[in-house]
Amino acid sequence: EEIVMEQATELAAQPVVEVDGSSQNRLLIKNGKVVNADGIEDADVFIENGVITQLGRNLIIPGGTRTIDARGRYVMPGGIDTHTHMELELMGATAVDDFYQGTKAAIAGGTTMIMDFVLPRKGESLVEAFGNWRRKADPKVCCDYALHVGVTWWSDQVKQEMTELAKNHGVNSFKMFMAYKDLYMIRDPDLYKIFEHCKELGAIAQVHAENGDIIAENTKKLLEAGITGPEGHEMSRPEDVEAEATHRACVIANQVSCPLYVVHIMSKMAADVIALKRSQGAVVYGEPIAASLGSDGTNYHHTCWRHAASHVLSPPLRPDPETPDYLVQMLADDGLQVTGSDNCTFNFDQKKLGRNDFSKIPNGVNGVEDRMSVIWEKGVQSGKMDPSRFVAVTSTNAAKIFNVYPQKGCVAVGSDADLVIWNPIKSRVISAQTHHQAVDFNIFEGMECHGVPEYVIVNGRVCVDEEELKAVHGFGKFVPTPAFPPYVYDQVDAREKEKRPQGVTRGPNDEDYSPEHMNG
Ligand SMILES: C[C@@H](CNC(N)=O)C(=O)O
Ligand SMILES: [Zn+2]
Ligand SMILES: [Zn+2]
Repeated sequence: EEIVMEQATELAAQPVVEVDGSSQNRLLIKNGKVVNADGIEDADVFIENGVITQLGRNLIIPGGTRTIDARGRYVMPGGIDTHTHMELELMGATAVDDFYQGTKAAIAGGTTMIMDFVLPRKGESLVEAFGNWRRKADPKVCCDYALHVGVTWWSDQVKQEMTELAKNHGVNSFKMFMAYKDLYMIRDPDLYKIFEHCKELGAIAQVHAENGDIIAENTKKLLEAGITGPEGHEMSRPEDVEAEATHRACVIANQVSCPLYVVHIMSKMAADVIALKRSQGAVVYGEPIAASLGSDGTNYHHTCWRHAASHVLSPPLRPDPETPDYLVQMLADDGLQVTGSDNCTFNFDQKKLGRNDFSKIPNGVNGVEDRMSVIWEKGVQSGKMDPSRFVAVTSTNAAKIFNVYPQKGCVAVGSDADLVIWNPIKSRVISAQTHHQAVDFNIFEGMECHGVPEYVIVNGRVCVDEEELKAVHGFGKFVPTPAFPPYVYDQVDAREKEKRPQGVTRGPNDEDYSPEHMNG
């Protein structure tokens, strides 16, 4: 009798054991504060087979479940980096962070999805380029990813291929460059037609907003004047060259009711344009990046050539040191909505291609690993935004705009188990000596950031475990982004109805002028 009782007591202490006893990679995250864009709640999260299947208290937990105690931590949706360029071939160099190491570093920093860019050469098939990017990324990515496609030239073929990509390949965003003359640049008449087509496809039009003609002329003059250092890069494209193109893109997109997403907002002036247009009812989104939120253009005046050149990207960082805080405040107040990193990294030996001519320095900086910590430090730690707004701008808004919500971008039953367990009081010092990126320089070197990802869960797999990185090569997959995101196109449709042009109806026997206007 005694033995039976003992067994019974023992069994009672055990949670119910599955018939087969195997743990279907079950995970329970207990005692955390779950943060979504719409609020914070004390809740436990239960994950099974890569999906969140229970959320709340007193959950029924089957046997074989691993439990993580998230007491004192936030449990947030994994970050979505809307803007990366892994292993991009640009200006004679190939970005050193490839789809493996780049996504490994993303996970290390709390990001669980990236959105990269297919950038066809002028004249190249967009669909073929898309296939090439898929072949590069699919075998390597450690987390899920999506793809934007660059429209670097315009023709009936390009128009038809955009349609094919939107309808058959899960692409709902196209990026047009108003700069990079001769490489990627698209001019206004074609921009108008491309925006029109994006609207027909239910896609998001993205722009790199700088005036490429002004940049070309300024670059010539600066080099002739003997200014060849990295400081010349920013001088060739001051912030009103970015703001002008930002405004022009908003005007053209608005004329054809096309939703617009301006990537890498780098300046106060460009941010102000976005906020103004939004206040006038335009469907436009602004995306500052880790670099513009956490660094500035005073670095171009560093006497060390390598330091200055390592900060070269386009649009450039701005010399006004108040720019980062200004952009963070705009992000907090919904003047700006989404954040990416524009991670496009080149080592010193590659940056040296522009040693005697700043216009030949491969453009791009790091950010994919540090984006979340930089925004937590500059945004939440500084008191400008609360954790829910942090989640909105690092994950949820991107998921809604690109139509992968609620699969991504929230902690909810049925959502993918892409989560980060975030220690808000712990801090870390950013350094190229310790980062997981391939690049040999970090533009945030020495920056202390509060907010450390202690666990990062990627589709249910613990890929950062008590701060130890355990990313898995090829574990990620391509995520289609479907056309006509309701979050965007419900507003587009409402705006279009409201501003539909109405002609004037005159009498059947219209006169050239009415009697009271006899005198013309
Ligand atoms: C080419 C690509 C990355 N490089 C950069 N932003 O300087 C971009 O313009 O977004
Ligand atoms: Zn760009
Ligand atoms: Zn970019």
